[in-house]
This record gives sequence, structure tokens and C-alpha cells, in this order.
Amino acid sequence: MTAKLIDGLALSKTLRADVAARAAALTARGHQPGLAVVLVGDNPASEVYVRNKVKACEDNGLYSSYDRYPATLSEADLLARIDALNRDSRIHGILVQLPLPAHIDSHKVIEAIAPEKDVDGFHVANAGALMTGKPLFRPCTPYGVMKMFEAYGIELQGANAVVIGRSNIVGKPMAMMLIDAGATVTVCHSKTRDLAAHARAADIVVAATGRRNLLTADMVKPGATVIDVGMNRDEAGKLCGDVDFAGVSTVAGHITPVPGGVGPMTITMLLVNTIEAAERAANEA
Ligand SMILES: Nc1nc2c(c(=O)[nH]1)N[C@@H](CN(C=O)c1ccc(C(=O)N[C@@H](CCC(=O)O)C(=O)O)cc1)CN2
Repeated sequence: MTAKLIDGLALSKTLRADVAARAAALTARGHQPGLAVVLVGDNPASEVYVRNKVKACEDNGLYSSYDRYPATLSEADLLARIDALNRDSRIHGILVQLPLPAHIDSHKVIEAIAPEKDVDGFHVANAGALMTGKPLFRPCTPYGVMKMFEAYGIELQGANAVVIGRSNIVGKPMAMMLIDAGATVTVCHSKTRDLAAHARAADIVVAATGRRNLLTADMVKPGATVIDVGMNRDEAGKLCGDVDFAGVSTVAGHITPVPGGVGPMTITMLLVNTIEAAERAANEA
């Protein structure tokens, strides 16, 4: 392996120490930051992520509430619960774990969250404000990737960046953040004609497709920075990303592992967003 590892666990540890200090300061002023976590259904991966989010709150001095509902919960009941959380002064951030069961309209649910408690940054008010560079909250996964670039000194200004995937959670906001940082950004997706040619021209590649081994060594420019947002399982059930890690590591300059890369940063930035929500609320009180 020639690439330098971008260690999401180590960076998370540093950032979470700052979160814990800010949480303690808020608590001392009588404003303990609070996150509401809502899970509907029994998707095993979502259960792990949600458990990790609640634990991260506990470990860093944040209050958390955890609502776990069966997959049969009605959309109306979920909207009623969000309405109650919007009014709850102990709660500064509301997180509804995605995906939701098919009978629930995710868009409607996200729009029901008060924008000032939308710590996922998915509400149209925050997604729209990202276009101007001034949202209340940035979506946690691309925000975490931006922190990784910063921590590892990856130059973005003038860089050619390719984002593979156009989801509202990762691809689109990632592209906006990279544009804002001065990169020249190409967004590739399932209909892109020659993905390899785009990827090969990139100084930075962010892969967020959910397709194992989508990015191989022959598609990467020597020295490029490769960020793997994928979360897949191989034939043996082992967690892996979208990038052929063994092969790409021999070509790239920097690379993120899975696990231990972007995943922990997603949770860390959720804590950071919740702290910011609580600080804003405390300053307005
Ligand atoms: N409401 C939201 N739903 C979803 C989001 C989100 O940001 N908000 N993102 C993804 C899933 N996700 C967060 O919820 C997430 C994915 C992965 C990890 C993580 O820590 N991964 C670990 C491995 C964990 C494991 O053992 O399975 C790692 O990469 O090291 C955290 C959060 C979709 N839904």
C-alpha cells in the first residue's frame, strides 16, 4: 500500500473531545444539548447506526431520546411525534433514521422537522441554503468528508473532483460543498457513459453508490485522494465500501477505509450539528 490512510476514527476522537467540552459548557449554563433519535422498522443496519448515535450522545454528555417504532407505524403517527419533538425544549436536534418503510413519505417527514432542529440538514430550507453556502446545518456525511480534507491538508481549490452518486444525502450536498471550496466538480451516476474516464481525470474521487468494487485501481489517477462512502457486505458478510481498497491503495495518495473512515465521521458531525443547534437555542434564551 502506498496511499496514506485517512483515519475517520482518530479524527472523530479529536472532534468528539471538542463536542464533549462544548456539551459540558452548555450543561453548566442549564442548557444540556439534546438529540431525539427516531427509528421506524427493523432494518438491521439502521439499528446499528441508531444505537451508535445514542451511545455517542451518552459518551459525550448529550441528552438523547430514542423512539423505536414497528414498521407498521402510520405516517400520521410519525408526523404527530415529530410535531411533539419540535415543541420539546429539551430537544435541539431531531433525527429520523432513513430509509423509512415504503408506506411513509420520507419527504413529508423531513419537511415536518423544524429547520432549526434539522441536524441531518435534509430539510428543504437547509438543502436550499446550502446553495448559498449558509445553511443552519450541513448533511453529516459530506460535512464529515470536508473535515477529513481539512485535517489531512487535501487541497481543494482548483482540484478536479468527481462525486460518484447523486443522492440527496451524500452526492448532491457533497458536490455543493466541493464547489464552495473551489473545486471543479463532476457528478457521475448510474447513467454516466464513461465513469472510468471521469474518475481517471480526478484529483479527488468520492464514491457513494452502494456498489461494491465500483472503483478499481485502473480508474484512479496516481496520487489522487479517494473517499469511500459505500457501506456494503462482501460474500463472507464482511463490511466493505464501493472502492477496491487493496488495489486502489497501491495507486492513490490518500484513501479512507471501510469500516473506520467516513462512517464514524457521519455520527461525529451529527453531534457537532446538535451542539450548534443547542448553542443557538441557548444564546436566544
Ligand atoms: N437520518 C439519516 N439516515 C441515514 C444517514 C444519515 O446521515 N441520516 N446516513 C446513512 C447511514 N448512517 C447514518 O445514519 C451511517 C452509516 C454508517 C455509519 C458507521 O459508523 N459505519 C461504521 C461501521 C458500522 C457497522 O459496523 O456496521 C464504519 O464505517 O466504520 C454511521 C452512520 C443512511 N441513513
